Amino acid sequence: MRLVFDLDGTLIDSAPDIHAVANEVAAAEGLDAFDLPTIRSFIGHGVPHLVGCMMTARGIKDAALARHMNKAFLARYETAVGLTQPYPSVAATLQTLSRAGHRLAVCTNKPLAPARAVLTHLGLLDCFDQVIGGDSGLPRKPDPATLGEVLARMGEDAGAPAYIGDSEIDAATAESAGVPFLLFTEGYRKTLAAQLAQFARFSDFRELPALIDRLAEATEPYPSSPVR
Ligand SMILES: O=C(O)COP(=O)(O)O
Ligand SMILES: [Mg+2]
Repeated sequence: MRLVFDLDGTLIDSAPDIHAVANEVAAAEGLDAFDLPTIRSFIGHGVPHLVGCMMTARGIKDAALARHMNKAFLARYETAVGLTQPYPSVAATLQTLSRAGHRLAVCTNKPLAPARAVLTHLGLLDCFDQVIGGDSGLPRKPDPATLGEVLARMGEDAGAPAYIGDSEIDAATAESAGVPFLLFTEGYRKTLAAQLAQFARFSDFRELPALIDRLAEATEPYPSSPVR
């Protein structure tokens, strides 16, 4: 199968690095620091959205400052890898899936350079045939364009698609792309897990290979309504 993974909150717990960068950018503008849960709640729609949330939270509306903070964020993002950990059993599971003949890719709203940098830092980049980021030029998730693009790059010969992610954004992306969705429940989601359209959900990556086997055999892998 073509197994496409979200990155932040799915394969990696990157919120601590994103939090550190956000506070450096805030401090440079004289803005008060943010706590980790607040920044975590801003993750998922890419950098411009996160910067926008920071500004709104501090009562600022200034397009030029937003562009400047966006640039400052990007300048620091690629080297901000030291506080990020993969979720437990991610590396071993990716190896298991790859040995079983699946092709793996990443579709994230994080820009491509920091996405590749953190995957390289964690020794995971080589697991993936393709990585597409939020700065690809296509509309960001939940628009299905980047997921469609990465699946097209992998080629239909690589098998049936599935998307694995942690958030409502990922569930909506998969649903509008018509791709079965598997929800990792330990990431940065805000909605109740049961309320998102999904083929299945898991809290431990060791559960994933069996779910993928179940999906490969499923006759009705596209739930049109949320699984309860
Ligand atoms: O950069 C973000 O805001 C989110 O990234 P994700 O798509 O990997 O969850
Ligand atoms: Mg995510």
